[in-house]
Amino acid sequence: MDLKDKVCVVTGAAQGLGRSFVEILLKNGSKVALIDVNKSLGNELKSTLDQEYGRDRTEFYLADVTSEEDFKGVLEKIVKTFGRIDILCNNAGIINEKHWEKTIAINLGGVVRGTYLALEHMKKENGGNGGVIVNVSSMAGLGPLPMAPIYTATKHGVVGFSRAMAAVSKLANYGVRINILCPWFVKTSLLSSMSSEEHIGSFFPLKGIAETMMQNRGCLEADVVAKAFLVLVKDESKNGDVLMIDPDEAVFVSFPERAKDFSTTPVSLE
Ligand SMILES: NC(=O)C1=CN([C@@H]2O[C@H](COP(=O)(O)OP(=O)(O)OC[C@H]3O[C@@H](n4cnc5c(N)ncnc54)[C@H](O)[C@@H]3O)[C@@H](O)[C@H]2O)C=CC1
Ligand SMILES: CC/C=C\C[C@H](O)C(=O)/C=C/C=C/C=C\C=C\[C@@H](O)C/C=C\CCC(=O)O
Repeated sequence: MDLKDKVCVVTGAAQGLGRSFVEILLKNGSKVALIDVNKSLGNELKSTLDQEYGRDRTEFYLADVTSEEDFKGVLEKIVKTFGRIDILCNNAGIINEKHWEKTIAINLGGVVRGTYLALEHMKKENGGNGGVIVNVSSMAGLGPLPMAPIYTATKHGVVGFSRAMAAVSKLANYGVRINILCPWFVKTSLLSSMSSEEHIGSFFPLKGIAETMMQNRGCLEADVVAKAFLVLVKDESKNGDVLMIDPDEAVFVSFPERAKDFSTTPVSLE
């Protein structure tokens, strides 16, 4: 996919991985709609990007991905302003094991909402131009992080939902690819929140597991993860694909075709 003049939408765009995704899309010639619930950081980033890329390459939209009214309204404004949506990155996410309903609402609910709402504008049966949706999961979407069971559940949900929706899109000829990004620990403010009991709650005593993992293997920089993100955007052969990136490599994850293809251990029910 050539990114020149493509219209992209990134949630959680104001900082961290979302900001890196915005920047790599701009560097590749796209226009980007920034969605975030943090008004000050969003406006600050918009001002910075205006100076580097010009005022017409980005717009910032204040919205909460847990709000159907917010998210629907903002996508309608984006289509009105930019004329279309070619690329969506559902990136917004938090870690909070105490307020776990909020974590589910943002990390999984926000991805579901963004995927469904954007498909209404993107799918060819609605007169859309097709395109690609990249949903940001985590390596915690592929294996359990004991200090964050709810976060783990939401990220597993993003993988399962996105792979299923990729199959729907293929079967229904939406013309929209849906892929999943699973990064290792990345140096952002979200990662810093792992060090606070406020965010991890009763699992706080287990945070040492994550710290040991990072001591042993390091942390990723957001701009490196953005290169992996770009692979999922540009490679038109990828739909329903899961790209995992850790400090050593970026690899596509293989899954069994069917649940029964998992390696299994027979159990007698007699
Ligand atoms: N930092 C890490 O170690 C890793 C992060 N991830 C995932 O990457 C994504 C981005 O994470 P980071 O950049 O690290 O986080 P971050 O905390 O640096 O940035 C997240 C952004 O999302 C925004 N946001 C939060 N809730 C929102 C809502 N309800 N509506 C709209 N915007 C909202 C925040 O205001 C913030 O600007 C998340 O989905 C996270 O789970 C995945 C693997 C590793
Ligand atoms: C507490 C969560 C901290 C940060 C969240 C961050 O956003 C994130 O998503 C980081 C994910 C990193 C995951 C890295 C590896 C995950 C591997 C899984 O397969 C679980 C493997 C081992 C579990 C820990 C252990 O028992 O060794």
